[in-house]
Amino acid sequence: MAMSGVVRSSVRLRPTWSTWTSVTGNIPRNFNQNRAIPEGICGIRAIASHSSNNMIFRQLFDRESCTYTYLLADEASKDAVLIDPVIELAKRDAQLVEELGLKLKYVMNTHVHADHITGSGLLKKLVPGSQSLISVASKAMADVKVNPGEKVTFGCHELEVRSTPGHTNGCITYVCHEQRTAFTGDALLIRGCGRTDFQEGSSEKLYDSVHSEILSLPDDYILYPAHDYKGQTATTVREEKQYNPRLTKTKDEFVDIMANLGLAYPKKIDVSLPANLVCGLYNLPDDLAAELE
Ligand SMILES: N[C@@H](CCC(=O)N[C@@H](CSS)C(=O)NCC(=O)O)C(=O)O
Repeated sequence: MAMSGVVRSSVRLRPTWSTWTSVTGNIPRNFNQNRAIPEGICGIRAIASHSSNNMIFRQLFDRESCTYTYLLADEASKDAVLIDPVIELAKRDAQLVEELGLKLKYVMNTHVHADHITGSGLLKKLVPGSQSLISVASKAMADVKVNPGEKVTFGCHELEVRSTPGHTNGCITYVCHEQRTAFTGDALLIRGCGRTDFQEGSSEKLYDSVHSEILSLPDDYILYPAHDYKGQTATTVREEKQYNPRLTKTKDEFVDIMANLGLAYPKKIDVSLPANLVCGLYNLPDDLAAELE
């Protein structure tokens, strides 16, 4: 289904620094106009909350599942998107959207999560007019389903959809070229990556897709994952190419590492998968449903 905020064609005018500054005459402080930012001079630009190039950005955290949710909004039009919301924190997210005076357009997921129920379904109820969005390849139900190469737009901003399968078949990464950032879901984690032992996981596919679709981005792009279990918030392409203990290995070594992770299954996998196949609207456990009332 073609929606107004999803650009199906790859031919589209994209705001650039020169077009933006010629309109506003305003360069945000600490934002580098040069395309590449040398490490050690400017350092990492990653921050949990900022407003830059007319974009509002918040990194939100769920302590229980260690999930990051991202709020991105266009300062001028107030159009906003939420990436990977968590059901238990949907009210927090809806309240923030309201307090900032935003118009929530999409509640989007990078994939069908196995460890928590997405907040998409509840947010659709809490913020009327918002629509759920996920990849076609996820085989999940949603208002809007996107394919690789398509663009999700909000205000003057856009996110390019890239296919990054391996953790699940339908995993996608959202790339915001104008901010030089990417939201990698569980495909790439900081100094790690998503597990590949269920949900059509494939270590070979993950290795190939992360290298071709994420680590091929320019070195200074900031990568925001869907989880971190050690308290880190963001990384860069450059760092992961240098320090990722799994993805810097050969493909054979990577496959071997992934086959021997020895991780326990996520505690909520049995409730999360069926619920997330309908973007969080199905079979909520009774106690959770009561709690959310
Ligand atoms: N203990 C947690 C689940 C932890 C886990 O398996 N995380 C996943 C992403 S959520 S499906 C993963 O891919 N981890 C990779 C890794 O190296 O940690 C729970 O019970 O929910």
